[in-house]
Amino acid sequence: MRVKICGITSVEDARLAVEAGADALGLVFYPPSPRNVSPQQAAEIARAVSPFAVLTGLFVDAHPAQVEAVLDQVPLNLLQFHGNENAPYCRQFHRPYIKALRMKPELDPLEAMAAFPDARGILLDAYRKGVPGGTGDTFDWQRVPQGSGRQIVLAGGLNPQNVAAAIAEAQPDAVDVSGGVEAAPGRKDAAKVHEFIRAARAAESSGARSTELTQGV
Ligand SMILES: O=C(O)c1ccccc1N[C@@H]1O[C@H](COP(=O)(O)O)[C@@H](O)[C@H]1O
Repeated sequence: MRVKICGITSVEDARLAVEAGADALGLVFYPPSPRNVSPQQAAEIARAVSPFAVLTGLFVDAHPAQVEAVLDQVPLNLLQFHGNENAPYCRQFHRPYIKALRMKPELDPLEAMAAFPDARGILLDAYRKGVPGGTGDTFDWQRVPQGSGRQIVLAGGLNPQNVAAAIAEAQPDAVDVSGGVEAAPGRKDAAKVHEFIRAARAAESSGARSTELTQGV
């Protein structure tokens, strides 16, 4: 189980997440977010952490020039597109990317993810009208498709208390959390970060949906 800690805004929080065992760190380049960072802040964070941590840049319907400007200044390993971007938009940067899909009730995730065949992963997040992400809302984890052959990143309202149940239900390849491990918007809580990663790693080997377990399938 891979763990991404998103919404890192300081060197201190980046080091905390990496030392706690995070595989990936998320840097938000979306000015309306309380977790937004400037390219300068992001570059400082990048310099401070292990080169083996996957530095992920999160964008929401950004002008391509804004993404290019960040890429010029920050050594991002992965891009995360969290708005209504289409596949030609996502691939124009020639970087590995993951595409976030917000789980609106009428969305068919298998159909939606098929539109992004070159995405390295598909991140499934809760849907709330007018807010692109970081809502702290969960969605019905039974809606996460199984056997898609895609790398599935589960997000949306995860926290140290519910991440084990979420993994058991959804069986994702990775989990992503932002608000659920914060002390305040944009500031991580060390105990929550450690507990989240511990709980995610402990849950990873369960191997079946919880309903299947309870039904003895
Ligand atoms: O974190 C944000 O502020 C944010 C802003 C705009 C789009 C996405 C954002 N974060 C991502 O949203 C999901 C769920 O976050 P949460 O755990 O429910 O707080 C996650 O992928 C964040 O990376």
